[in-house]
Formats: sequence, structure tokens, C-alpha cells
Amino acid sequence: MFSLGGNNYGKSGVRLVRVERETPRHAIRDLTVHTALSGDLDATHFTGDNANVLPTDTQKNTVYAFARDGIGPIESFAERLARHFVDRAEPIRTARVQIEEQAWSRLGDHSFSRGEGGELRTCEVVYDGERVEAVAGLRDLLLLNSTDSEFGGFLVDEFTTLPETSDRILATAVNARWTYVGATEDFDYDRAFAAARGALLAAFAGTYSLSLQQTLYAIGERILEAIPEVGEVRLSLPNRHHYQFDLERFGIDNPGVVFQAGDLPYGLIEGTVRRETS
Ligand SMILES: O=c1[nH]c(=O)c2[nH]c(=O)[nH]c2[nH]1
Repeated sequence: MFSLGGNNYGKSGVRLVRVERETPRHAIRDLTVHTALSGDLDATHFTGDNANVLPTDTQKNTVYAFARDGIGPIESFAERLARHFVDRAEPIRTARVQIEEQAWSRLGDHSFSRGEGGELRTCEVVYDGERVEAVAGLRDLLLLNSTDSEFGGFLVDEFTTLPETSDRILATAVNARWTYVGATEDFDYDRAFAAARGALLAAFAGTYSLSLQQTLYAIGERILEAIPEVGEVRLSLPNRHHYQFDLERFGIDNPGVVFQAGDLPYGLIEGTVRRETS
């Protein structure tokens, strides 16, 4: 005997670019949208009866159709889509819409530039017919402190080779996600995002770090302090190691200026910082 466990289906990687051309000074929105629907979908799995299936192709088309009259904050766009799928298609009970937005820098009124693989603003909105859960965040934000970072006093055993250091480079590619609780209908997602990003940067730059774990907690705290509507912050911080290169072998000193940027393996420091609720 077998049974069908949790399942969802949708369109992944819907690439959407919208030109905001209300004035001669255009703007570009560059989104990648992922939809995932679940609900009364036993029949298609058991017998191939697709009567309850809103095709992933239709989900993709809906993304483009909804973009016609403007996108707004990605969290709001994701919520509009999620509500549409659940409220309009009776067998669909839950919709999850994830969006990544790539920023373009302005070169002129209608000219823009962007590097490949840069920082992304992200969101994930889930709607179950009653409640909307919104998670916002960012990914691949590269940060580096060239000093004010130590790592020492750690556990030592027979396999330890890592020397303690009182001055190292601390670098990471931030993946942060924060949950909004009790956000009202007129909640300003763009403002909240800017405040969270600003708090994150200030915490990274302003923390004298004894471990990346300590920096992680400081970042979480600062975001929670900055935005009362944020309930928790989840952080995933790869430790982008920079090894001070041994030049002594060549009779050359290295007073903390020449580093070998490491690749694999890397430390991965992850954690959640929560607001205490009474
Ligand atoms: O900030 C750090 N935390 C660790 O847990 C760790 N482990 C390690 O080898 N280097 C570092 N750095």
C-alpha cells in the first residue's frame, strides 16, 4: 500500500522584465517568478485526471498578464498572484509565490547596466485562502571587512591545525530572509526592505567580530530593532575564507596584505534570530 504525500506544482523561473515608461525617465524591473500550487490534486497523480489542474503554462501567463498594470513591491506582486490562484481556482488551496529581483543601475533616462550574478532581492509569499505569510530577503550580497575580525579560543583536539588569528579578513555572501508578522494592508515593503538592508550593512561593518556566528547574531538583532513588523531573521553566511599567503618562504614579509582567496570547502554559518514574544 502506498499513499501520496505532500505535493505542489508550478512554473519555475518565469523571467519577467517590465519597463516603467510613464515618464521619459524609464525604469526597469527584472524579476524571476516561481509559482507552486497545492490542493485537491489526488486525481491527477492517481489516474491522470487533470480536471483540477491549472496548467503551469497558465500560471506563467498569469504572471505576465498581472505585470501589465504594474508590479509594485515584489511582496505585493507575489501576494496578488497567490490570492488569484487560490481564490479563482476552487481545487487550489494553497499558493506559494517566490520572486527574485535583480537591480539595474541607471546609465541614463533609458539606459541601464547590471553585472551578471549580483545581489538579489527575494520574497516568498504563501496564501492558504485565509492567511498571507510574507518572507522577504536578499541573496548574494557580498560583504568584506579587511580587519576587525579575530578567530581564536576554539576547541582544540588532535586534528586541529588552524592557528588562532587576531586579525583576519571576514568576508561572506549574505543570504537573509526575514518574516513579516502583523503587516497591515498599507505596509510599505520597499521601505522595510531598505531599512533591513541598511541595518544588515551597518551591523556587518560596525561589529568587531570574534566569530562569524557573533556577526550573524548582530545582523539579526539590528534588523529586528529596525523593523517592528519583523518576527524573525534567518541568515545563511558562507565564510569566504581569505588565507594570509606565506611569503616568508621567499624571504618576504607579509604584514596582512597578501591573501589567497579560498573557494572550496567553505565554512557555512547559519542561524535564526527571533523576537521574544511575551
Ligand atoms: O567565524 C568563524 N567561525 C567558525 O566556526 C570557524 N571555523 C573555522 O575554521 N573558522 C571559523 N570562523
